[in-house]
Amino acid sequence: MNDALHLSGIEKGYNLGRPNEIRVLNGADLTLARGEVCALVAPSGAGKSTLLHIAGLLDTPDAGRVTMAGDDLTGQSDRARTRARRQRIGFIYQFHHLLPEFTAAENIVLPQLANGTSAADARARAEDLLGRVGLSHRLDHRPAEMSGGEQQRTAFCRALANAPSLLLADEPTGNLDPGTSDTVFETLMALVRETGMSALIATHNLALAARMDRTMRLEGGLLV
Ligand SMILES: Nc1ncnc2c1ncn2[C@@H]1O[C@H](COP(=O)(O)OP(=O)(O)OP(=O)(O)O)[C@@H](O)[C@H]1O
Repeated sequence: MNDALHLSGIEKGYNLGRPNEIRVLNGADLTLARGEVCALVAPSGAGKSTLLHIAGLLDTPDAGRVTMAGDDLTGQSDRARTRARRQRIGFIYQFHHLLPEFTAAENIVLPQLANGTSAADARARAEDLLGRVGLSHRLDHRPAEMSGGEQQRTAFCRALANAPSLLLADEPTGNLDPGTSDTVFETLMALVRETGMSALIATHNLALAARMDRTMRLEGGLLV
């Protein structure tokens, strides 16, 4: 009951207005324990992004249930799901998606303000997080003034801004060259371990997957 995330019997298809529906997920099951870091490995087009969007309450399954820390979020209103998403879940994408007109610190402050944190507390947390990933000297730099690895480390901090219990990441270092990807991935793992949160991290990189607690493979719409 206290698992960080439990997906059961998740089904999802797209029909694009044509009679033949594309079945992407065919009853996928996943249980993520508290503090567990799980790699999600899937061939391109297998439905990894679809699964992450459903786990992240950004999309709804056709069938199946999504439960977090014992709370069944499947049938809840959009409002309740949005609140749960803001409070419980952090997202990291392959491309950082930082707001270009704001500084690194401001990019981490904004989601906290949206969650009701005071400006002073939000700034203090942004500085603390950026310090932990070695970016104390980049607080007031805009994304365009930072390297790819620095931008992605800033995006990690933003994902953690509201102290989520679950981190979902879609190829979080896929956009970086192999050397940078390795060190930036280390930073991410250190942050995840330090905060004790659970994480589901999609990657094509089997060496990175091997550094997580467990690997799940998405195949034929099922998790194995
Ligand atoms: N909104 C949509 N409408 C129709 N089909 C979609 C939609 N989103 C995804 N699909 C289809 O569902 C399948 C799975 O897509 P998804 O993006 O989840 O794959 P993926 O495993 O993340 O792929 P990649 O690793 O290449 O990003 C694909 O065949 C895709 O074309």
